Amino acid sequence: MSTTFTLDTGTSRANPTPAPMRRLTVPAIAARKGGEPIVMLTAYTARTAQLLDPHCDMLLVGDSLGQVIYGLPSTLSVTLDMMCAHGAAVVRGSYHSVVVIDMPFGSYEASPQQAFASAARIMAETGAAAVKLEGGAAMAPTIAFLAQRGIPVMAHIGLTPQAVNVLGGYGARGRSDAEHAKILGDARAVADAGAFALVVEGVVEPLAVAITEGVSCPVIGIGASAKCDGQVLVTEDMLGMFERTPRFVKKFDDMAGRISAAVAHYAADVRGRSFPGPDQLYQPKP
Ligand SMILES: Nc1nc(=O)c2c([nH]1)NC[C@@H]1CN(c3ccc(C(=O)N[C@@H](CCC(=O)O)C(=O)O)cc3)CN21
Ligand SMILES: CC(C)C(=O)C(=O)O
Repeated sequence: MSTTFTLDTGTSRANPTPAPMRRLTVPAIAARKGGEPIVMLTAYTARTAQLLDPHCDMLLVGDSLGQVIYGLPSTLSVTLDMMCAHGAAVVRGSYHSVVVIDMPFGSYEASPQQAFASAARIMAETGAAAVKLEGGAAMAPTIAFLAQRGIPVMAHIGLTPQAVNVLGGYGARGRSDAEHAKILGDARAVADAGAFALVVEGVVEPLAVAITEGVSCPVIGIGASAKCDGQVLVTEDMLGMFERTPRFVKKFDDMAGRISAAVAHYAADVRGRSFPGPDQLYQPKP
């Protein structure tokens, strides 16, 4: 669903000035189960949010920002401070999409009370409409605790990157019968606990389909199946910006290549003293 802009002075896809409108809501997303696929991408900055917002239903401020913009080796050392700062920027840069903020590792697992305190801080400091947390049946009581106290929760099951040290890597999940049954059980548990939607990451397609058919909330796939109720990707991955991408990423552009070419051009112009040129210079008053 894309926004209609009524102002035409200087607006364009790259510089959208939105008409006053109501942002999509969490219940509106939940009602999309089985309907038009839900479009979701990550955003970490206000400008990226502006560019993505008209084309998306949801924006995810993912803890993948640890790897993508902070150069960390995993998501484990991402902090609540980082999530709040980037979350607030994305809310300021968007007008249409539901903004969902990842709860970072260590901010919610100890107890429902710890999760509530962290999530309430995220909601208060960012203005986002929902949080996302990783984990299946073990997190169901926490999801229920938050959802019953005014905090919409998106669950995240299957390949859960914060558990990389337990899982032993980022390989796809659900290949054995036992793992299939476990992850399907996780899906039912988080949906029954009141998650308004769930992300299923890095699972074989038959499992993604069984989950999508087996729960009543929308299922957002990443490395899962086109038959899910929606899709999410890390924006830098799909733009061809990140150095290493999983198999499930389709590169819709080669921005790393285009940035390299533009910067090489700039460097050559500086070294050749052809930049700045007449168009970029301030002229003295005649
Ligand atoms: N840029 C980026 N994109 C992501 O999708 C992403 C992040 N960062 N950071 C947080 C998690 C980590 N994720 C990852 C990270 C690595 C693989 C990966 O390397 N997958 C390999 C298979 C690895 C294996 O079999 O052990 C692949 O080729 O798909 C997958 C998901 C997904 N998330
Ligand atoms: C990859 C998506 C689903 C995510 O959780 C993140 O960006 O951290």
